[in-house]
Amino acid sequence: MIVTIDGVAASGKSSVSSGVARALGIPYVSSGLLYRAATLLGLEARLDLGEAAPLLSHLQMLPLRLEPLPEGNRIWQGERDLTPQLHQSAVDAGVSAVAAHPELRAWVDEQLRRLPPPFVAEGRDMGTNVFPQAGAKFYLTASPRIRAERRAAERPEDVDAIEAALVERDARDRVQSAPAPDARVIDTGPLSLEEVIAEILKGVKG
Ligand SMILES: Nc1ncnc2c1ncn2[C@@H]1O[C@H](COP(=O)(O)OP(=O)(O)OP(=O)(O)O)[C@@H](O)[C@H]1O
Ligand SMILES: Nc1ccn([C@@H]2O[C@H](COP(=O)(O)O)[C@@H](O)[C@H]2O)c(=O)n1
Repeated sequence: MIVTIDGVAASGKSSVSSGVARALGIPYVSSGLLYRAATLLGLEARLDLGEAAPLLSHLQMLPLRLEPLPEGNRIWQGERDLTPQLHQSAVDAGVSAVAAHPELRAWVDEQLRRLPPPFVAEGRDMGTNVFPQAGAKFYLTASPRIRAERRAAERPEDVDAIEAALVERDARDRVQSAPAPDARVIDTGPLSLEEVIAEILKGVKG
């Protein structure tokens, strides 16, 4: 079984996927972390994120490992756990440029398709491109303001700055982020986290 949960930035994909996966007793897989890890390593190596080839060669020298734990995924580079650094604002600002390269998307997709089902996969194009065969597909939305208010509880920046950055990231991600034709779109704005998880579990179990 594969369940896909796509959606716009900070719509609740990771929190919801973790809850759904725990209820189903299966892992969840966060595709965005692979794009974030590529961005972090590119920034640390002072590479131009607008150029795919040097970034891809750099990544091929430093293989990454995605660990899909139910309470939250981790990304390892050898013994180094990159996870704590993947949600900093510099990575948020650079990641869409990295994700726009078809070569980088192929690099991420290959790692995801190697994972053995069952799992819940979350991202932008899990239901459309990576796992079109998934048995249940969902796409999460919420207004930029609500998403920014939720995120402000986790970040030092103020709500207006977070909202502006989310709107910009959504615009940059639009090409690869769309609901699959057979996905159920859920506006998480008026719902609690538990209500969103319950809606999805209802859909999965039919
Ligand atoms: N329905 C909800 N009601 C209230 N808070 C929520 C809801 N869904 C998510 N949240 C909160 O919103 C914040 C963002 O959620 P989360 O990190 O899961 O989003 P995301 O879509 O994975 O983000 P990103 O795209 O940046 O990886 C978290 O603090 C989470 O607890
Ligand atoms: N399937 C995906 C997943 C992510 N991206 C890009 O990575 C960025 C970070 O993802 P989060 O889920 O952690 O927000 C996102 O803004 C996209 O640029 C993607 O392209 N496809």
